[in-house]
Amino acid sequence: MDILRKILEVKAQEVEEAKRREPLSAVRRRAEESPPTRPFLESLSAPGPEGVNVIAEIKRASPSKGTIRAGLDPRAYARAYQRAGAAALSVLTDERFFQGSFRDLQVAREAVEVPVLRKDFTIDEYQIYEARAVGADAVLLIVRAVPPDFLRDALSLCRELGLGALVEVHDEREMETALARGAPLIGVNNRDLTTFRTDIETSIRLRKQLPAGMPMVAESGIGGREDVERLLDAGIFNFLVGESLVRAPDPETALRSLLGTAAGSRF
Ligand SMILES: O=P(O)(O)OC[C@@H](O)[C@@H](O)c1c[nH]c2ccccc12
Repeated sequence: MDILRKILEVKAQEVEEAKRREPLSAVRRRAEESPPTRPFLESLSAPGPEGVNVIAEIKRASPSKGTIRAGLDPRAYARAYQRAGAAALSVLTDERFFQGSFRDLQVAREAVEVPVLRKDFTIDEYQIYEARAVGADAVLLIVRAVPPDFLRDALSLCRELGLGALVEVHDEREMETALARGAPLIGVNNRDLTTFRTDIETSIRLRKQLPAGMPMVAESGIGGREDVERLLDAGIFNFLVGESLVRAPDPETALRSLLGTAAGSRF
């Protein structure tokens, strides 16, 4: 069985357990009492001052790479990313496969002013209320992980709750589905979640299928400024970057280098 199926199977069990611990009605109440969200979609709709927007990710580990950075301090990373000029943050909340947590998301969000994406495998509306309740400003919806009808309902729930949504695709067919269900922002994952192969040409290829004027996010496998420049040439100005920033000796300098701004760090 491929890893995505395995993750989704475990996730379904986790969501059922969470519902037993705290019923939907209670999470819903917490979501409704949550302070207003920060503007995620708006911050990615046009290129930033340097012509580039980076969603900088906090990721301790992944199924393809194992541990990426043991003992990662989410507060220090969040602040370094913001100082360097990140447009938004992405924080993994999956525990079992990515060693993330709601705690990481809350700590990171409290440390900065930029919007924060809950990076997880969203398969149930319960998780969308949960995201809003813990303070996320946006959620990830992976087309390959859910039925198309769920996607439509999830997107309307996000709008209702004031949450942004990043709809992740990996091929032409998924892009079509995402657009047909009204995705406000498409993320093209350069990593194939079934084989782990990563190729930034995927973003360049799929960019051509995007309606004029609609922004997209190139996700995964962005190792340095050369990759950013190749994607900029293809008309892509939003980037979701994890591993290369988390592994760098100094995440602030690494992010400045992606953005093409001067070095200088207090990390
Ligand atoms: O670490 P990278 O190669 O820079 O990739 C970041 C991000 O795109 C990746 O973490 C990701 C993209 N889609 C996901 C879905 C679930 C978990 C993780 C992901």
